[in-house]
Amino acid sequence: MRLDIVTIFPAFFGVLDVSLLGKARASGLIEVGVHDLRDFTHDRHRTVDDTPYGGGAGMVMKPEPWGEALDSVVTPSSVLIVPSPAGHPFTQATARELATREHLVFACGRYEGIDQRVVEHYSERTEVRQLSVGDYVLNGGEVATMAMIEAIGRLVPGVVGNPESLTEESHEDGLLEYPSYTKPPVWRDLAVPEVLLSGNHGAIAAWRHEQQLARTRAVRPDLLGTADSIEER
Ligand SMILES: Oc1ccccc1-c1ccno1
Repeated sequence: MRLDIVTIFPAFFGVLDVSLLGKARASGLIEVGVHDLRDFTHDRHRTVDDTPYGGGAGMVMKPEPWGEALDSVVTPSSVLIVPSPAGHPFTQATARELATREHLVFACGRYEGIDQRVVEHYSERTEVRQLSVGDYVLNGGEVATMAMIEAIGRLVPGVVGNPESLTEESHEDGLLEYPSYTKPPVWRDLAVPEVLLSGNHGAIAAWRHEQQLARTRAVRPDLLGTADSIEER
């Protein structure tokens, strides 16, 4: 997989050289290119924004630098991802799907966003996904891009050492994950649930599934469908 990121804060993505994704880059599983949008400007001030047509507060990112920057990385087989508070929800299912794609390009907008014609232009030439990482507002797309890259990157085969660890996580099966415990068996008078010490794998699996259901009902009932589908789970 190759990732290309266009941003006015390229240094922000230095962290991609460490941790899990750092190893994935070193092993060649994931290639990453970070591009400074200002390198695609031609004026002395390296201008990337201007006042909005129709008035209003803030500034809008100009289409010309974005066009030159994206032309340098986007191909017909790319997925152009534009983080946006107005985007479709980015979910674990989205991450799973995008982890199967060969080339992802992230356009990190700032200010009041990117001139809409950029999305319109590239939507005629490649797959464009406007995606939101949550119902809140950030100052720009960099944090959202980092979250998506981590969620997607860890699903790329070979990136995570033990693939089994990916199957029992929150949202993988539509439910929140069960609580986890390790040694010691008692800590500050708090004991590990007996069933986990029983060695009865059937009972353990049943207890864990019930914990997932209970947690999901309590914390994220929106993840559950109709009553029937709950019982089926
Ligand atoms: O709030 C934003 C500003 C710019 C780019 C993306 C976002 C955002 C908010 C939630 N998901 O993405």
